[in-house]
Amino acid sequence: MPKNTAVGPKRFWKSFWYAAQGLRQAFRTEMNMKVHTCLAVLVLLFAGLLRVPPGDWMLLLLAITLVLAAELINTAIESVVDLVSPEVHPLAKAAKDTAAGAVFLAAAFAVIAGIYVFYHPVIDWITALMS
Ligand SMILES: Nc1ncnc2c1ncn2[C@@H]1O[C@H](COP(=O)(O)OP(=O)(O)OP(=O)(O)O)[C@@H](O)[C@H]1O
Repeated sequence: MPKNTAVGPKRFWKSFWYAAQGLRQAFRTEMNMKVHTCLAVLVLLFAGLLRVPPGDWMLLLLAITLVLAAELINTAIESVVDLVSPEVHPLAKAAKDTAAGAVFLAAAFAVIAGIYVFYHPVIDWITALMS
């Protein structure tokens, strides 16, 4: 596999290309990335339907970005651990479990942000349906 041997601006743009390859690889191989991306699309569609305010859109985008970024870092750490320690090792376990903990924290924040953003719009929507 070639390294980024380009120099100057070409090197800069090539690093974007490698980042895009990383996103594509994670999306193709990681079931959690597919699940999180589908959930993110659903949340954004729902936010559009319920016409949530602009500030709340930013909160949703922040939560989605945090979860996907944590998932990508978790995937990267899993790959490195599998490369350097294919055998069972307490440090390999600690690295993988800690990385998974980061995803859990980000997902917990996303759930809280979702409740904060959607609570009143959903109550209003149900009230309007019943009246
Ligand atoms: N080399 C290892 N040594 C010790 N424990 C490990 C090792 N590899 C995995 N584990 C333990 O098994 C758990 C699951 O690891 P695994 O590699 O299957 O990741 P995963 O959480 O299933 O991720 P994914 O399904 O996204 O690949 C880890 O969180 C860790 O507790």
